[in-house]
Amino acid sequence: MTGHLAAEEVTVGYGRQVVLDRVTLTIARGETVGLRGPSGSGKSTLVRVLALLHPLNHGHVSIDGVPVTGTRYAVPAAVRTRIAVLFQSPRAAADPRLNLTDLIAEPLRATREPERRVSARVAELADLVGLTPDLLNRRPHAVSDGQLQRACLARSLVHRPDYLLCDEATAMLDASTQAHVAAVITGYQRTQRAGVLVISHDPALLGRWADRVVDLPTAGAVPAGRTAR
Ligand SMILES: Nc1ncnc2c1ncn2[C@@H]1O[C@H](COP(=O)(O)OP(=O)(O)OP(=O)(O)O)[C@@H](O)[C@H]1O
Repeated sequence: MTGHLAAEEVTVGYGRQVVLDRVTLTIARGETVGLRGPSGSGKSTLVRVLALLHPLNHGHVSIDGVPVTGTRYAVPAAVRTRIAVLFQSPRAAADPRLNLTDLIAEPLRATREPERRVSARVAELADLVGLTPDLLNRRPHAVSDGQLQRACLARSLVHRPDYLLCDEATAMLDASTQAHVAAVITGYQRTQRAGVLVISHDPALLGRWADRVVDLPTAGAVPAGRTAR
């Protein structure tokens, strides 16, 4: 099958605690998959696995049917930049030393994009997420959580990822910022035909946003290998 990101029979633990037990999850290009489960069931861990940030005890992650070897910088940039993550807390995710321009630009500079293209892409994305030039010159401590999450959203889109993983990304936003962030993601998804994973504890949000919803039970609560959807 082409055009999908998948965790296949993935087992992950922290020390002796098994968090994911032979979990399979597939996100096709163009679809929005909702992921829900009790607190501590491993949703964020699964996001880190899919984003190639977390090592596995068993199983593998594949893109377009091709297994990916390794995590983080061991994965070629052309592969790892196809997947982006938007986390719940922009304060935890953002480097407090960078102004918003540099925060958005950093992943492009890391892949040695010419500075002219970096500036153009930052301007384009700032406009898309609704950040004005005066905000772009400020560092995280001088903007609101909502403004910082908009910058994190822009950063997550700089490489035009094929897959965007949203880990409770709108949970701490007010209703209007939440709606705007969701609209930007949905618009991006349509133009890029991106696959989107949305983690949320909010059934109404999942009902509105997701094409299908997958339950992630606590490891050990179901027979191994039965969490595939
Ligand atoms: N770095 C870590 N070291 C040790 N244990 C961890 C670590 N990260 C997560 N865990 C544990 O792994 C389990 C799954 O955590 P995870 O954050 O993936 O769950 P979650 O479903 O996203 O939870 P929530 O809905 O509360 O955000 C929890 O029991 C948690 O305490």
